[in-house]
Amino acid sequence: MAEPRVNLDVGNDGVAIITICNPPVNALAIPIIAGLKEKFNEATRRQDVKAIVLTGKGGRFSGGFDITVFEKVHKNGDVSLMPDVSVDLVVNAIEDCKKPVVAAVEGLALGGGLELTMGCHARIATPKTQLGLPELTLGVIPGFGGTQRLPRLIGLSKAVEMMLLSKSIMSEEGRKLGLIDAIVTSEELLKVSRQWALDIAARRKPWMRSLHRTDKLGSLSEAREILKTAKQQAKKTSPNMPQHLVCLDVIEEGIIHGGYNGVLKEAKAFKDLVLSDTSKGLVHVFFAQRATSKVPNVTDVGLKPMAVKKAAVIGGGLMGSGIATALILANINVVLKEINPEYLLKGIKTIEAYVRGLVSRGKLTQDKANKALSMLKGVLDYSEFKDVDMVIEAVIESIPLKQKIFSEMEKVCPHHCILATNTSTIDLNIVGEKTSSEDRIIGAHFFSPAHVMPLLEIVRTEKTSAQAILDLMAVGKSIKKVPVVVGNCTGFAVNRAFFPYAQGAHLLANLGVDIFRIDRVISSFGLPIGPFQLQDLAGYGVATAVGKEFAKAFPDRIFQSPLVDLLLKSGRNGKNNGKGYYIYEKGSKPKPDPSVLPIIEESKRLTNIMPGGKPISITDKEIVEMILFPVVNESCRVLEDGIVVRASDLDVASVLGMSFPSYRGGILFWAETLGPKHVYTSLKKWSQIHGSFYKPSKFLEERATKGIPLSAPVSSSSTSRSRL
Ligand SMILES: C[C@H](O)CC(=O)SCCNC(=O)CCNC(=O)[C@H](O)C(C)(C)COP(=O)(O)OP(=O)(O)OC[C@H]1O[C@@H](n2cnc3c(N)ncnc32)[C@H](O)[C@@H]1OP(=O)(O)O
Repeated sequence: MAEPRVNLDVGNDGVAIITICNPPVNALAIPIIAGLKEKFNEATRRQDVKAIVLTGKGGRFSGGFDITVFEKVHKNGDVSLMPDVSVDLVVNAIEDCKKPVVAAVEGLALGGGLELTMGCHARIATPKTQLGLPELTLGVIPGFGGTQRLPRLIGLSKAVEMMLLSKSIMSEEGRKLGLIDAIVTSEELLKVSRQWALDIAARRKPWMRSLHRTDKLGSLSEAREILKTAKQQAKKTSPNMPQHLVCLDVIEEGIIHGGYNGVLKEAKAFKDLVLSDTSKGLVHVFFAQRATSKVPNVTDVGLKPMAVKKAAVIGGGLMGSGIATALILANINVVLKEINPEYLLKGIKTIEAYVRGLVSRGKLTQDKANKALSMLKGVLDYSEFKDVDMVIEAVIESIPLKQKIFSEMEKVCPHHCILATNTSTIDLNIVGEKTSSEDRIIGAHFFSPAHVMPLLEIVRTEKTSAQAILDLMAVGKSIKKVPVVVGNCTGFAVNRAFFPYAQGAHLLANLGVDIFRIDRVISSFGLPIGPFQLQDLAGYGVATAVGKEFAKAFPDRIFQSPLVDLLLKSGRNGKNNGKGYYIYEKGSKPKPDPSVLPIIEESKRLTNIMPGGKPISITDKEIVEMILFPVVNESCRVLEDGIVVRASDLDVASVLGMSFPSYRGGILFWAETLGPKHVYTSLKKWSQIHGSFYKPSKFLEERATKGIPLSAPVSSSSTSRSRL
C-alpha cells in the first residue's frame, strides 16, 4: 500500500492545491497531519501562492482522524500519541491563515475530515457527499473544533442533533443549512473551488472564520434551553455513555465563553475520553465489525461474488416476510412461496405493513416503497424458481419438511443457485442429507425482526463451498446486514453462546432473587430489556422449544426451570396474550404483574435449590455476573470448537444479535476487561455451590490460569475441533 502523504501543487493562477492521499478513506493518520502542517506552512510562505484549496484524493475527502491511533492509545495508555491538531493545525494554520482556504469536498467528510473543512473559509461540495461528526459512536467527542464550529455554521439545535445522534447529512441539506457554500459536479469541483478561493482573496466573496461567528447561535437563554433539554434526553437514553454529556458541556463552554475557549476545553475533554472504557469498547467494535468481512480461504482466494438479482423465499411467516422485505428493499426481485392462497396473502400483507411502517417513520420515501413492493411476487408453486440465484427457506422447524423442500429445490433451481435455510436449530448436514448439492447448502440465520436486526449469521458446514459463502456474504452486505460466518452446531454462535443467559436468570429466580430486580439490573447494565421481559416478548413456545434443543445438545451444563411450564399452565403466554411476568396493556408500558409471584414460589418449591431454604443475598454486580459469566463460559467453548473465525466475531455478533451493549465491546471483550481470572474463579466458586451449570470450561481454565487473553487465536496444538 502507498505511504500516506500530502501533496502540494501550485497552479499558474496562484492557487495551491493541498491533497490528502491516504486510501481508502484518506484517514487523518499522524503523517498526514504532519504533512498538512508542513504544506500549509509552505503555501503560506510562498510568494507565488495567493489562495489555497484543500481536498482529498480518490473521490473521498476524508473519513476522519485515524482510528488506529485510538487503538494504540488504548493498548499502551499513552495519550501523548495524539497530535495537537485543533489549535496548531485547524486554528493557526488553516482558519487564521493569511491566505484564503477553500475545502473542495467529495464523497465524504466525516469526523476530523469535516472538522478540517469547517476550519476553511468556504466549502464547495459535490452532490450526495456525506457530512457528519460520528465521534460519539467511538466514545469520544469531535476533537478538531467540531463542537464549536458546527453550531456556529448551522445553528445549535441541528448541530446538537447531528453530534449526539452521530447523524450525517448529505451535501444538499448541508447547503440549505449553511455548512456548504455551493454544490458542483465532480468535474467542476477543483475549478470552482480555485476560483472561489481567488474571489475571497480579492474580497469578491466573504472571508468567513467559522469560530468567530455568532449569528446562528441565537440568544444565550435559547441556547441554555436547547442544551438543558438535550442533557435530560442524554441522561435518559445514554446513561452509561459519558461522551454525550461531555459533548454538551463543551458546546456550552463555547457559547458562554467564546469559541476559542470552547476549542481548548474540547481538546482536554477529548483526550480524557479517549482513555475511557467506553471508547475502548466502541473502537473495538468498530474494527471487529470490519474484520468480519475477512474470512480465511473465502475472501482471500481471488473469488468474485456473483450478482444475486432474483431470490426466492419459502415460507411467508414472520421470518420469511422479514427476509423478503430486506431483499426487496435492496432491489432484489423476490418470489415468495407459500402453500395456500390464505398464507400467501398473509405473508404479502405483512411485507406491505413492514414497508409502510418504514415510510410512516420517515425511513423510506413513498416512491422507494412502491418500487420495493413492485419487486415482490407471491407464488404457490416452483414455476418461478428456474432462474433464481438464491433461495432462502424459512418454514417451521421440521426436519422432514425441510428435507423435502431441499430435495425439491435441488430439482427446480439452476446449478449456481445458493440453497439457504433460516433454521436456528437444525443441523445443516441433516437438512441437506437427501440432496447431492451439499456444497451449495448454507445457513442464512436472520434475527427477528429480520428486516430490522442487523446481524446475519452465515452458517457453513464442512461441505459448503467458499463460493457459496462469499455469495451470501455479498447478499448480506447488499441488504445492509453485517454477515458473520460461523460453523455448524446447535444454536450456531449467538444462540449457543447466549443459551445460558435465560437459564442463569431462571436459576437466580429459583434461588429467591426477585425477577423484576434482575430485569432492572440487567437493563442498567446496558441490555435494552431484562431476560424475563425478553422471554415475554419472544413467547414461551420459543423458550420451551429452544430449551429442549440445548438440553439435548449440552446436557452437562443446563439448568432446567419449571417456571415457563407453570406460566403456560396458568394461561400466560407473555406479550402474545398480554399476560406474562408483566402485564401488557395497549398504550402503556409493561407493568410487573404481582400475580406471577405465587407461580414463582411454586417453581422455587419444585426446584428446592435455595441454600437452607432461604433466598440468597446478592449484590447487583453479582446478578450481572451470575447471568453473564455462564455466557462468557459458553462463548469460550464456541471459540474452542472453532465455531467463529476469531473472538471479535463473537463480540460483534453479541452486539448486533443480542443487543449486548456496544460500549462494553461485546461479550468476550467485556470479559477480558474484567479479567479471565476473575470470571474463572467466580464460576468455579459458584459451581461448587450451585452445580455444573457454572462449571468453567477447559478453555477458560487454561486461559485464566496461564494468563492468555481470551481473544488470542486458538492454537493448532490446542483441543480445537475447528468447524471453519
Ligand atoms: C478528532 C476527531 O474528531 C476524531 C475523529 O475523526 S474519529 C473518526 C471519525 N470518523 C468515523 O467515525 C468514520 C469511520 N469510518 C466509517 O464510518 C466508514 O469506514 C466509512 C463511511 C468512512 C467508509 O465506509 P466503507 O466504504 O464501507 O469502508 P469500510 O470498510 O468501513 O472502511 C474501509 C477501510 O478503511 C478503514 N477506515 C475507515 N475509516 C477509518 C478511520 N477514520 N481511521 C482509520 N481507518 C479507517 C476501515 O477500518 C477499513 O479498513 P480495512 O479495509 O483494513 O478493514
